[in-house]
Order: sequence, then C-alpha cells, then structure tokens
Amino acid sequence: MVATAAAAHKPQQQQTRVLIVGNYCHDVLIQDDTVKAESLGGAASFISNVVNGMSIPCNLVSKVGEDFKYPVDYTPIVIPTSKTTVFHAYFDLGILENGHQDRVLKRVCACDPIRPSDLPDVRSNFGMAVGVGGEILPETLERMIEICDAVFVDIQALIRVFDSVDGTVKLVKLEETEFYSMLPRIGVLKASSEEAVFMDVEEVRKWCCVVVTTGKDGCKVYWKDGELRISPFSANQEDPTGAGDSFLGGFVAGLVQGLAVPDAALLGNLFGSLTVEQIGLPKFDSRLLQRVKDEVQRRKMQCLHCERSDNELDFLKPVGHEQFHASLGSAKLIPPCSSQARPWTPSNSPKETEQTPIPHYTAQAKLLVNSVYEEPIQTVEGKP
Ligand SMILES: Nc1ncnc2c1ncn2[C@@H]1O[C@H](COP(=O)(O)OP(=O)(O)O)[C@@H](O)[C@H]1O
Ligand SMILES: O=P([O-])([O-])O[C@@H]1[C@@H](O)[C@H](O)[C@@H](O)[C@H](O)[C@@H]1O
Repeated sequence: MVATAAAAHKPQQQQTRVLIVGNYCHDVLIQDDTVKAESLGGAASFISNVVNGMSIPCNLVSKVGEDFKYPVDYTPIVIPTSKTTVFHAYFDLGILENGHQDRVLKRVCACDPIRPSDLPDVRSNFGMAVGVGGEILPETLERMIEICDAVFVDIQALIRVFDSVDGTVKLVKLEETEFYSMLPRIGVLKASSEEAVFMDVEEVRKWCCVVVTTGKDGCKVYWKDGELRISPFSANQEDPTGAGDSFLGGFVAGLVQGLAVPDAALLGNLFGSLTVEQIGLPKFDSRLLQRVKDEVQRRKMQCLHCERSDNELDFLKPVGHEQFHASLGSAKLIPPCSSQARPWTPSNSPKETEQTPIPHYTAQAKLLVNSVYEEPIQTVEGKP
C-alpha cells in the first residue's frame, strides 16, 4: 500500500484537474475520557472522499509514517523517521449557544511538512492547500500557486499553532502569518465561523474570494463587490468532524463541473450536511451520489442557457438556484441502496486514468484568479 521513496510517489506526470495537498492523519474522538471512535482523518481524506464520490479524478500529496493504518487510494509518501499525524478531538464541552458542538483538538503527533519538491511537476486546474497539522509551508503554497490555475486554501492550514506541551490547537491572526502576502494570488480562502474571527474579512475579500461556513446555517460567500448567504440542508448531527473539509470538496467538485459559485456552494453545503450525519469519514450511498451527479448535470444544461454577460454573474445566484437547492435536498431523502449495491468507499473510487468529460473547469479556475481579481495588486511590506 505504501512505500518509502518520495520521488517514486509523485503523482502521475500528466495534467490533472484537482490537486489535493495535505497530510492524512489518525483521528481519535474522545468523550468523557472514553475513546468513542478512531478514524482516518485529515482534510485531504474528507475532500478526496467527496471529489471521488462525484467521479472527478484527482491527485493527492500526503505524508505519513510507517505506522499509517488505513487503506487509501492515493499512496502517501512514507517517512520512515516520522510518525503519522494524530489528532485527539475532545467533545466534552457540550453544545454552544449557537448549536455548534464545541471541540478541543490536540495534535499529539506531527508528520513531516510537505515541501515544494513533493509536488508534481505538471500543472493542475484546481489546487487545494488543506493541511491540518502545520504541514503546508509558505514555500509549498508558493509552488502550488505556480503550478495550479486556481488555489483553494483552508485557513486552518495557515493559522494553526500547536501548544508545545500537549499539542492543543490554537489559532493566530492570518495577517501575522507569512501566508498573508500570498492572498492576492489565491482563488478562494475557506474558513469556519470560529476561524473567520482570525482574519479581517472586509480586508481579505479585496484580494480573494472568502467562504465562511456557518455550521447548520450553511455558508456565506464574500467577494470584492458583494456577498451571498447560501442555504443549508437539514441534518441530524452525529459528529461535526470533517464537515468543513467535505464542504470544500463539494464546492470544488461543483466548480470543476462548471457550476456558478453559488450553486457550487450549495453542493458544498450538501456534502457538509451529509458528513455530520456520520461518525468519522462518511460513506456516501451510491444511489444518492448518482442522483446528485444527475442533478448537477441537469443544472449545468440549464445554466448553459443562462445569460452570463460578465464575470459578476458567476458570483450571483443563477435563475433556478432555489430549485437546485430543493432537488439536492430531495436527493438526500432517497432511501439507501440495497445491500448488493456497494456504498462508495475509497477502494471503488475512480482513478486518474478514468476520464469523465468535464467542460468549463479551466474557465472556472481562471475566472477565480484572473478575471474577478484582474486589477494589478499593490504590495507593501509583506502585505497585499
Ligand atoms: N448541523 C448541521 N446541519 C447541516 N449542515 C451542517 C451542519 N454542520 C455543518 N454543516 C454543513 O457543513 C459545512 C461546514 O460546517 P462547519 O461546522 O461550518 O465547518 P467546520 O467543520 O470546519 O467547523 C457548513 O457550511 C454546512 O453546510
Ligand atoms: O472538522 P474539520 O475542521 O472540517 O476538519 C478536521 C480537522 O480540523 C482535524 O484536524 C482533522 O483531524 C480532522 O480529520 C478533520 O480534517
């Protein structure tokens, strides 16, 4: 499953649509001093779960130790001198006023960072910088910006710091990090509402699109000239782990397939809501996935006839957005498939070699970096 030579594990040297960069990890969910579950974790695993579920080929760069214990489709780089990143998530603090279950995260083991030389030499349309344990270095993000048409960043990859004694995750202000000056060159910055207070959204939205996820309330998209709230899907929450990651997977899956930003954000909300209903890495029912793919195709055909006279329209809700929300919501209600149809798992996901025709993806990636933020950006002293 895993091997030791990093060079041998560079993703295939061919143009790829989605490049996911972030370490896999071992997640341990703890409540009342008892281990409730152990699972494959890391934003990369949740995101590839969604992207593959939508039949979109991708590449993934991740590092683990020889102790890595889960089967995965994208062979990680094994570092013999390091252990796999481990997070302990404590759920003892109850439910907050806003209904969001609080969680204290501790990084109890950290694998090596991902370096520019670990990345593939070929271009990708969409790059996703989705570290969880500090593995995305400034130079790694720089390289991703060079080799990807548009880069999507989870703010948790940029602002997490770890207590030197027990590894408790703390957050620092985005503007105090080395990543801040790179904002004008990234496409989308995603943050949860808890993380969003560590940046000045009004400032950051001048440089890139900002998406703030708001748990059961869905999400909000900010760009330099406007903002939109995107409706949620109802869910019976079992475990909030990975909701933000799955959101990002769904959002990018929508954009890759040519959906406008608000419709793609709906797909993000859908996968976020599906994820909180299961403990750990979710298994998506194959009938549900097929229905979602059909709805996305239908939506694409509908939108081909929509007027798009300038770039602004790609951020505004296209006609039929509410109907698309309703269709995705009804897809959630279909009963799970019978036992002979296997639910989707990483081992029956499509490989990079399976070609799904996906129009528009390059245009969407370029829109996010080149058109919406086309004015030259002034830089002063390490700030955008
Ligand atoms: N209880 C919930 N009900 C429905 N959807 C949810 C729920 N919690 C999360 N989601 C979906 O998952 C997304 C990410 O969740 P959020 O809690 O904001 O992020 P994070 O997991 O990073 O803290 C939300 O934008 C929403 O679409
Ligand atoms: O719940 P979420 O914030 O979207 O993402 C989570 C990370 O915050 C956590 O560090 C990791 O261990 C989980 O596997 C998951 O990736």
